[in-house]
Amino acid sequence: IWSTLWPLRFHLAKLRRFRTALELYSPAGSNLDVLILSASRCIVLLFLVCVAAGQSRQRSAEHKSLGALLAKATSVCGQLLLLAKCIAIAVLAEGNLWPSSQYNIGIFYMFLPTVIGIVTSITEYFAAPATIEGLQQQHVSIDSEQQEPLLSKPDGGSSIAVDADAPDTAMTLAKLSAYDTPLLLVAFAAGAVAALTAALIPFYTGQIIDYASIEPDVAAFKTVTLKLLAVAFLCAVFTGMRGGLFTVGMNRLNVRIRTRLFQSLLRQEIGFFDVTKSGDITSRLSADTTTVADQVCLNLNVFLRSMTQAAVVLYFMFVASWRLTTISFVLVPVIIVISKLYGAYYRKLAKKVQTELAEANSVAEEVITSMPTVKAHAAELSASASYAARLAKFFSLQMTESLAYSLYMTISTFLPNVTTAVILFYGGNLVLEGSMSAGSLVSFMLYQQSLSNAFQTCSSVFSALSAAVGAADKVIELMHRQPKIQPSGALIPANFEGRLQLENVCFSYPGRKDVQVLNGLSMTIQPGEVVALVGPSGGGKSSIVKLLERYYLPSSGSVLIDGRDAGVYHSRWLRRKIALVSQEPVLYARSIRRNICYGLEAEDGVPADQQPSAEDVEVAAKLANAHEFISMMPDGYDSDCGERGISLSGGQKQRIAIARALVRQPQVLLADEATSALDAESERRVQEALDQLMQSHTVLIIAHRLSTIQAADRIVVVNKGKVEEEGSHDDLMEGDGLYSTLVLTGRECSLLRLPA
Ligand SMILES: Nc1ncnc2c1ncn2[C@@H]1O[C@H](COP(=O)(O)OP(=O)(O)OP(=O)(O)O)[C@@H](O)[C@H]1O
Repeated sequence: IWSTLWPLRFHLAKLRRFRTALELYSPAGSNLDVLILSASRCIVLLFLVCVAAGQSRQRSAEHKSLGALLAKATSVCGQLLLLAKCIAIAVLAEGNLWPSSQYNIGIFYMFLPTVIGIVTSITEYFAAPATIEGLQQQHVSIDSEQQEPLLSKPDGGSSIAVDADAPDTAMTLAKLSAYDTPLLLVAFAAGAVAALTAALIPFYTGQIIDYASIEPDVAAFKTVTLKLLAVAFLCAVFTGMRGGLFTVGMNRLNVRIRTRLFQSLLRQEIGFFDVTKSGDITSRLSADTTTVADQVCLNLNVFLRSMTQAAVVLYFMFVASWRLTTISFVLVPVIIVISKLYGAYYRKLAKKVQTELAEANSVAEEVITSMPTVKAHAAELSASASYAARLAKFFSLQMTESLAYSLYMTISTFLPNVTTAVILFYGGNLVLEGSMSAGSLVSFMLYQQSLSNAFQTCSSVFSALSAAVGAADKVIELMHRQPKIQPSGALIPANFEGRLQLENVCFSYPGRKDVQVLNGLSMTIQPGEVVALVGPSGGGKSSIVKLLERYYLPSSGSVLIDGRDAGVYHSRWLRRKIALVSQEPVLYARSIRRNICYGLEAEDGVPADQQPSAEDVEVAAKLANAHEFISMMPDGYDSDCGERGISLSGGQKQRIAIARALVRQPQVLLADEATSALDAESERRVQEALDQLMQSHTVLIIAHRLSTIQAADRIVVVNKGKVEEEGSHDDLMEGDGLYSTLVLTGRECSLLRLPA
């Protein structure tokens, strides 16, 4: 706090010098020697201000919260200041309020932002202590006069597998934003008007000073003050309009990106989700999309605004005085060169600091992971010493880093102020010669400040914009990712028999390519047949069902439906013909009716005549043995299932899932028999439902209960990714193969249940 407030003393002294200099320009007190003396003192004081500011920056980086608030404070009071400025100048120039000296007006006027800034920051600090950190990290509001770069969220080391030929991010973003072209054009026009009106403010300010003090003219003074107020009002309105419209555009882009990304995710094959962490996907969908929309839009907005502002201000500066404008740019190349050199040096240093920290961490890790050895050999002291030695190196590098930063801040703050002093000196001479009015000089100084702000913002925003576009890469790549399995063919055959075939299928999961799950497996399920898949756990039974569902493609061999490759069929149609009942059904937080009709609603693009009626839902529920318990619920079919079906028991969920499959009126059912967490009564009811299905459908069931297995027409024993044996229960029991062993021992395969 001290180092933030301390420079203000110098700031005050600087302003006093400035005032002295101004007084000397007045016709009564012209004295070149005193002017030069005053200007040189001013330079010395400026240097001290810069040193202090460098220190303060460094400190506020350590104490981020207050530093951030103080930094933000000046921006918050921008519009307020504008109004205060007009009123203060108007009142003071009339001589009604202390201080009455015309030059004190200038001081009051320049000191006001700092005072308001401090008051605002203190208020914010006490008003919202919890959000202080957030204030610094959060994106800045559209209207804020931000100076700090808006760095995009760093990528958290994603493991999302995307295609190598990535689309052009900037182009895609431009295309996605093109939908809002009219909106953005209006926003841009509003921004241009705001910049123009903002540029008129220093112009009128200069005129007010001239009419109030140098060439007193009360009528003109009042008129110009009114003009200033009008311009300030217009500037505020158009700034608000620009900010509002850009925010709307930003939000629309955000929604558009999220929707496209989500649609792309829905197109992806299941294998993609096997190899991608769900945390990565959700972070793409939430944090990254917001980064893209917010950062890109916000930075683009601020960049365009600053460019317009710079262009307009530059024009006004040239009109005011081309000589002074040229002088303003004399030191620019020096500043650029220093920034570049420092940037390169700082990056190198930062890398070294990181490496040294990593070394220190590895020493600590080594000790922590081998604590018993350290203790056993009483090596605590040497362990502590080696860690301390690493930290000492790290600290000394950090000290160099701090010094370099401090020096850079000092120079980079000092140089612009030298420019100010030079302009003041040269401009003062012009005023003394009578070729420029004092008011015009003040106007020019304000323009110069505004221009340097615009340039500073432009440069920081430009680098942030590149970083944001970089962050967008990942989102755009994922948005354009081509699924490895094409979701749908086009074929809807007139006749569908429901013959399922796997021919010499080899298969391994994308997440574990080295493990061959199916090894040249072949089997056929004839229409109307009930086939039970049995075998030891991990043998590959579920994988067969997943291949038939086309969640994955086989590495070799083919999966055929009615003699054709499963991929040629229209997927929506096929999912109605071949329905799936999984072992652990997933229900959604919606009514039971909607859960049963899942995927068959109007939102799913199903024509009205193909959507299940209330009667169809009831019939399916009855077949699934679910109607009874549903009817007993307070809201019947409209009862809510709760998040992931939390308000229902395992058996009830299972039966709803069976109803969900049956409402599609499928010809083939792929079922994974429920084995876990069902009480005897639930199990019996689920079993009854399955038995009923097996009488009227082609069924491939992964069976665990002997009763189900015995009810099947054929039993296929799958082991180690191959069909080990097949036949009826009696046939298989006659031999001494795996099946008979499993049944007789009931131990090797824990899931195969023996009859009571
Ligand atoms: N998504 C996956 N990614 C990688 N490996 C998998 C995946 N799913 C299953 N596996 C592996 O594939 C092998 C076969 O699994 P599968 O689920 O087909 O066996 P199963 O016979 O159905 O077993 P269970 O009777 O226990 O359900 C197992 O070794 C399993 O670990």
